[in-house]
Amino acid sequence: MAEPSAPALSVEALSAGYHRDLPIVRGAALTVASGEVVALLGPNGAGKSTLMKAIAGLVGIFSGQVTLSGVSVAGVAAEDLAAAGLGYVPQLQNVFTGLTVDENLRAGAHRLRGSLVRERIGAAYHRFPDLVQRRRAYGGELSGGQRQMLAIARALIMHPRVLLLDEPSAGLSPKITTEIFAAVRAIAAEGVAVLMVEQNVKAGLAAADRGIVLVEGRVAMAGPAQALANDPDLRRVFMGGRVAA
Ligand SMILES: Nc1ncnc2c1ncn2[C@@H]1O[C@H](COP(=O)(O)OP(=O)(O)OP(=O)(O)O)[C@@H](O)[C@H]1O
Repeated sequence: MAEPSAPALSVEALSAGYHRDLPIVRGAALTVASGEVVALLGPNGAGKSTLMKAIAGLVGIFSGQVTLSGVSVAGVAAEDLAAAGLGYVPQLQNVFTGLTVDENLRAGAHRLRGSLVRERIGAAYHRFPDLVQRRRAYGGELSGGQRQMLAIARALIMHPRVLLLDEPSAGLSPKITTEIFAAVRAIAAEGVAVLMVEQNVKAGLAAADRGIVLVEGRVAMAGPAQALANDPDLRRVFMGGRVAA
């Protein structure tokens, strides 16, 4: 049973990776509350994407816990996590390039029936009006921004309580990044808990409520977004230094 007071997403002492003898995520812990945007930052290879994949059921969890509103989902298959309230937008291959925008959205709604399908797809176009005129375009024909919008819209069709976004601004212009982050803020304002990997530390923290810095699979720094952005230790952590305990 879901606990109303539990965070929407909680990760505790998580060890995860591609081989049991070589964990990439090594004791990571974090929470994301409903309505909150948390930026997951860290140097290249820190394990950010692997942590997201572990939460999304795509990478082996060796020990620790992942809960959604207090309910354990560690070990739940990726395809069952949407029904458990989790939406995941990977960095790559996040839309079907050979399907149209409309078909991509329908594919995201394949577990729904009847008027609910029309309703949710209508809501997706309402949220991202840029997609309306592209509804018959193939996923592979979209601009980077439109593609990211489609990927997010698809993930929202099942009304997730927790949304994982892996580098939603990758390869996008500052203008389109601003649009995507505005959409992310609007999604959180509707009560969704958002965990977002960002390469661009400054822009990522500007869009987030809190930030978490992962280094070598562990949380090295965490705090309110603005305080973290101004913390002189942040640069040092990114350059490979350690923060004094
Ligand atoms: N499929 C895989 N099989 C084995 N090792 C992998 C796989 N994917 C990633 N790794 C390794 O896991 C480590 C962490 O990678 P990950 O992509 O999670 O880091 P990241 O923090 O997201 O980095 P980046 O910012 O560069 O995307 C790296 O050493 C990487 O080589």
